[in-house]
Order: sequence, then C-alpha cells, then structure tokens
Amino acid sequence: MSNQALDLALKEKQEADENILIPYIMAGDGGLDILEDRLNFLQECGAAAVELGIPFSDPVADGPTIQDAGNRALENGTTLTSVLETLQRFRERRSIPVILMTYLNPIYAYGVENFAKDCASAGVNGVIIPDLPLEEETIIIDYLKKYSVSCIRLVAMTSPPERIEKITQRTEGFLYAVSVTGTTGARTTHDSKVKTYLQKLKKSTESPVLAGFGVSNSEKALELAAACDGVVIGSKIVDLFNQGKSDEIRELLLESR
Ligand SMILES: O=P(O)(O)OC[C@@H](O)[C@@H](O)c1c[nH]c2ccccc12
Repeated sequence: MSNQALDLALKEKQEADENILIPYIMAGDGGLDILEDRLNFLQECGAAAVELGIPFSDPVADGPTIQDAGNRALENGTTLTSVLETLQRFRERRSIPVILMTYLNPIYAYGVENFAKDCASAGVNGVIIPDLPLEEETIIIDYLKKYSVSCIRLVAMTSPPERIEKITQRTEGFLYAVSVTGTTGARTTHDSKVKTYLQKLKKSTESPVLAGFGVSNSEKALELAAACDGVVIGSKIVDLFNQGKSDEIRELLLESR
C-alpha cells in the first residue's frame, strides 16, 4: 500500500492551491545531529516533504554539488544505518514526510527486507531508487508494499512511450519527472520541450507530477510547476545549506509556492 501520510501531505498543498515543493538534502552533510533541525526548518518554509539522500561512493546520477555533499557526509561516517537510527530517534516529533533517495547497492548491503522494515519503523514515507529498473522491481517492491513505504518512480524525457505508461501507472506518492537529460545540478535553461512533456505526463497519471533536476531559482520553479504539480529542488538547497544561507532557502521556497 502507498504511504498515506505522504499522499495526504501532497494533497494538502494542492488543496491550498500551492505548488508541491520537495527540497532534497544529503543526510549527514553537516552531521546527522542537525538533521532534525533541517527537516523542521524546511517544513516551516512550506516544503511538502523532504527527499533525503543517503551518501554513496558511486552516485551515477548525481552532479558535482551533490557528489561533494555525499563525500562530506561519507567523511563524517554517515551510513544508511546511522541515518535510519537518527530518523527513528525523533520519529514521534516529526510530521514532515521523508523520502529516502538511495542507490540499490546500500540497500543490498543492508538487506532488502530489513531495509523496508526499518524504513517503516523510522517513519520513512517513501523511497526513490534511481538505479532500480522497472524490470527488477520485484526484488523489493513487495516488501515496500508490506510496510507501506511508497516507491516513487522516475521518468526521463528520453523514456519510450510504452515505458512511460508503465511507470506512470505504477508510481506511488508522486511521479518524478526528470526534466533534463544528464545528471543533477543547478542550471539556468531547460529544453523547450519540457513543458509539453510535463503536461502530457499529468494527463497520464492520477498521482501528482513533480519536475526535478536543474531547478535553481523561483522563476524556474514557478515556470515548471505551472505545467505540472510542483518541483524537487536539490543542488541549490544543498549548496545554500553548505554556505549557511538558510535565509535564501526560505526565500526560494516561499517564492516558489
Ligand atoms: O540537484 P537538482 O538538479 O536540483 O535535482 C534534484 C536532485 O538533486 C535530487 O532529486 C536527486 C539527487 N540525487 C538523485 C539521483 C537520482 C534522482 C534524483 C536525485
């Protein structure tokens, strides 16, 4: 079953006629002891949920900003286990949904069923696994369902139509529409075809559609969100936190609503 708290949190923003904003942060960047404060802060700034990255040594989809953040987190000893333990510790006090973004490898190392179970007991609402292809989902999907952890699927502009259709039908929580061809990272321009791509996706699924990759200012956020339901903002948020510029994060999120 999909995660109800996540579904509700996204619906709430839509009913308030706001864009759904999901900032991405790297777990352990700046130390795990500040994770709770960061999640609370992002909630105060109007985020619907937070995408929380698990640092990994070989992050194939990540651009330089997120790779650097991952290296900082790895250097201070952050692991999937320590992230789940940290989330568990303040689970009762947290209301903003958390979506873990992790590659498959750390999940394998952890153990697939234990991963799903411990996500649920740490209150993790959903997961994004960018290197899990549709055809291989069976190795984990039943466990995620069993523990009500939503599996958010990604589509790319280069995905063939039949594949897009399968993904849009299966996704839970929301559909992550990757809006550039390439890795993550702040950009100033998007392909002119992005808007039609997003509008088309919107018609093909009941789930909210969020655009991600390359959103680095509120103009771009508003422009893309106008064609779907909201945006994911990663590198820009990671960079501003790293520079201690939380006021700018607040501004960016408030202006992107
Ligand atoms: O950083 P950007 O360009 O704003 O894009 C969001 C992205 O970082 C975040 O969602 C993410 C980080 N790593 C990923 C790997 C795959 C898919 C998505 C991600």
